Amino acid sequence: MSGDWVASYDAQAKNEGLSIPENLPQKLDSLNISEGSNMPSLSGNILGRTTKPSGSFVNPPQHSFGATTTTGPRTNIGAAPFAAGFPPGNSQLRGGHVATRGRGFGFAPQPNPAFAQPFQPNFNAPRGRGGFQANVSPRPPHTPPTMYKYVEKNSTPPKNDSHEKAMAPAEIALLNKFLHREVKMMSESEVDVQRQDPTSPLYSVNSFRDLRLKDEVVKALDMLGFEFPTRIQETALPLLLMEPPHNLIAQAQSGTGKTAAFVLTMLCRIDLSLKHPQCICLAPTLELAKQLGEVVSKMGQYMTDLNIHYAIKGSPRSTEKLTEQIVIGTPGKTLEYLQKTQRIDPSKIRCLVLDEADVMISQQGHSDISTVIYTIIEEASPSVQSMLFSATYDSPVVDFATKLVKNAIVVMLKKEEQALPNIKQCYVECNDKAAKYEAIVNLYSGLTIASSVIFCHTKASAMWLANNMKQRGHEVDVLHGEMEVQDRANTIIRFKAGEFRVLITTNVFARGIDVAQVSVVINYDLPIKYDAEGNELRIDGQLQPDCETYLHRIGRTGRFGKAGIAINFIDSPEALRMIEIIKQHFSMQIKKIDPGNLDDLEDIERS
Ligand SMILES: Nc1ncnc2c1ncn2[C@@H]1O[C@H](COP(=O)(O)OP(=O)(O)OP(=O)(O)O)[C@@H](O)[C@H]1O
Repeated sequence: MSGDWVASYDAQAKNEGLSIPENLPQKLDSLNISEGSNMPSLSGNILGRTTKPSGSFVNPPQHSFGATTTTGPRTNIGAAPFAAGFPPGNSQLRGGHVATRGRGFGFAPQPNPAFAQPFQPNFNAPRGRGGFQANVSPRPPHTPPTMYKYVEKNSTPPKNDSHEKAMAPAEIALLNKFLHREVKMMSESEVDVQRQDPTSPLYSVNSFRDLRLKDEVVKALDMLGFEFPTRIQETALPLLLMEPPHNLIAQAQSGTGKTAAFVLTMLCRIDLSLKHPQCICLAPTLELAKQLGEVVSKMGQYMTDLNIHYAIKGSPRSTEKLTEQIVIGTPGKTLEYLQKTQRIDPSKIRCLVLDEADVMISQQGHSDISTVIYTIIEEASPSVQSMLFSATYDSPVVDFATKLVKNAIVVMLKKEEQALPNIKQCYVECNDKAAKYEAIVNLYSGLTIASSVIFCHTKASAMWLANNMKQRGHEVDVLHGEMEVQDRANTIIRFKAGEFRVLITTNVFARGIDVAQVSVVINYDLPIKYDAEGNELRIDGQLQPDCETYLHRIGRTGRFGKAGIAINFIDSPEALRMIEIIKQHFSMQIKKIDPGNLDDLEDIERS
């Protein structure tokens, strides 16, 4: 029990002319109330009311001193959530359960006069489990209600750090590689194949054996547990292994087996008896190149004489010709090998792969170098098979790719349907930051939310909120941009595994990462625009909402056709103005909900 409760009680009680025993802090400390987080889990719907058997402690103890109000005979019902005159709404004792009906998550909900008597602590009364008894005389019906509220000393986050940006595409790609250790089967997606000649037959295979792969490769696939090809593999592999070889531009969600598809192709195209590079595979970063190398090593583990060379930062400077059959590299270093040191003979290249092709050929990415590499190889080896793979492509990138890569077959997995219709959006108005904090804590205390993500502006505010919520007994963890990619992946893996229910984060988590089970997204801070220097962008002195980021953030829920809820916390007239702009920008309904009434949220869920 923190001193803040006492201070709050102290102030409130003094206002009301109550006398405070000298030793109140010690008394409260000695109660030894633990803030458990054992909320009942949810089955079926997204939101569930927090209920707890009578006699045990309901998490957390907001608005309560651990005392209970009783009318009539003394009853020890433990530290009920509506204790000490705080409004129980239509709280009821049902069958030995305290149901927090209508408790709300507002900062100062209206008390129910039937329950909200002035609190007269009886410190000598026998203690119950996790609480203590208070002998309270019923309030006359017309006495104005008394409210006690918990006021956190520090209920506003620190201001001293800068906002976090969304992850760069290459960073997202690496994070996804760590996350997708298992294949994602895309049972509902359809494959959209655009061919130069639509009358030419399209082959699809049901097993790897149908592809007549090399025996060593089949053995490795068995070893790796690859029983059936994925959608992208069953579509792309027959095209890729066809004679004469075809160029391919392919897109499929992260984790659907793209890497395996082009690695299998490279392994099938190389002649192990030849000791020079025959396949080049480009990735945007050193880490991604290493990841690719691991896949090649695994799939080629039974191919004796197979050698891989990494053309990445830190590779020793040399002019010696390479003898390895497969070169995996980043664009700059690979270009150096092709031009400056001429360690690779471009005329002998049979396959060129661009992984994370959207980054490799976008204007903001490595477009220039990738184009030079492609042109050098294509001129020296006109029959080279070029393959571009990516999880996402912007339309300008696809246009550029189709111009760059001649006669390419384009394989796109049908885009996941726009998730927005599945997401119910609402907002909650709070007077200020302190009220906002109180409202979010009350929300999590009143409802059981299966899995949710809370977005804050900055790392410091995310950490601050997480620490405070942890202290209140909530299962939360933080993900921010200063964490190593592997650490971010570990946090997401634990979140996916249900080890904690609330992920508090920043814009780093706003796009590119799918966690299917996120049912609620909370914008604790609305996303705002920043200028090139990273300062808040103001037009006519006014902050501007970042609608694109808003869309990406709320898109973390409602994935794969599931239902989701987005709740925006508004803590100032400025934030209210911004939510209006967001509403108009998307022509969407963002319904205001009453912070004092959880039924509103459940109505939203049902609507
Ligand atoms: N046919 C398959 N059967 C079983 N597992 C597979 C199959 N294909 C790929 N996998 C496994 O699924 C995981 C994801 O595959 P892969 O890395 O090829 O996907 P990706 O689409 O390239 O993902 P990213 O876009 O993140 O690079 C890997 O662990 C891979 O070993």
